[in-house]
Amino acid sequence: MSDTYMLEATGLTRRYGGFAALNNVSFKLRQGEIRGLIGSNGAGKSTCMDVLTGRGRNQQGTVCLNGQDISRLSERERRAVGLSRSFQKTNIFPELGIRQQVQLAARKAEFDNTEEVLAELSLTAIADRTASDVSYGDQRRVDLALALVGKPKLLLLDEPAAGLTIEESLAMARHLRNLAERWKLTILLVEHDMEVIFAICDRLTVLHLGEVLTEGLPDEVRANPEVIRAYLGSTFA
Ligand SMILES: Nc1ncnc2c1ncn2[C@@H]1O[C@H](COP(=O)(O)OP(=O)(O)OP(=O)(O)O)[C@@H](O)[C@H]1O
Repeated sequence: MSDTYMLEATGLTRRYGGFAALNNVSFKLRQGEIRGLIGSNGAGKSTCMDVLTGRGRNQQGTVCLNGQDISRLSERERRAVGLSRSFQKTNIFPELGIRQQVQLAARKAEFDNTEEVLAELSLTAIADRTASDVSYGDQRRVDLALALVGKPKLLLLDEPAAGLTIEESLAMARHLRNLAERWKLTILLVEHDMEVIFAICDRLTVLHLGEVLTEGLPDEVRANPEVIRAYLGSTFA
């Protein structure tokens, strides 16, 4: 990990009428860091990911990627400069071939490393099958492939382990950790599975009611009484 900040988010805010779904949220991610973004349902995690990627209207705040202010760029332009996102609900087209959709994502990212990504995620052997024809675990890896194509600098992951078994989730977590190191990726990870969060995150940011409740090392966060009260309960205390 170096001293460079790959992401500097300052004052991120999104209001719906008088309600602030996200209120003045700021954080910085060092290059190579895996940051967990956690918080209870409705805390503002998805809204935060939306604002970072430029999805939707009516947002305030500044987003800098590797020193470049990208706040005024469109979603597509942000993708092309290295900010990529995978979604909570699978983003894949069931009837399209796996290789075909990775190639389509490559076109959007304006950089084609389809075969490398397929190999990295052990998808080469099934790349000519349609997504509906492979297992759910394989589909989650296709989702990840779509986000990884183009070699992004910053990867935003929305619950990559959702619906997987504990073994599959932990295997996915190990794979991500390893991949982040080899590809020099910085990752912001939204995940409700605390096993996954504590297995791979360097630091955690906790959102509560649209604001940052606290930020720190995983062990500090899990021992923080406010976090236990607002989110973790006694399970991880
Ligand atoms: N389009 C919208 N209009 C009005 N309120 C919205 C809209 N989208 C989200 N919200 C509200 O903003 C708040 C934050 O929602 P958000 O989806 O970001 O939370 P979250 O932390 O991602 O939750 P979850 O863990 O359930 O996905 C919630 O109170 C939600 O109801």
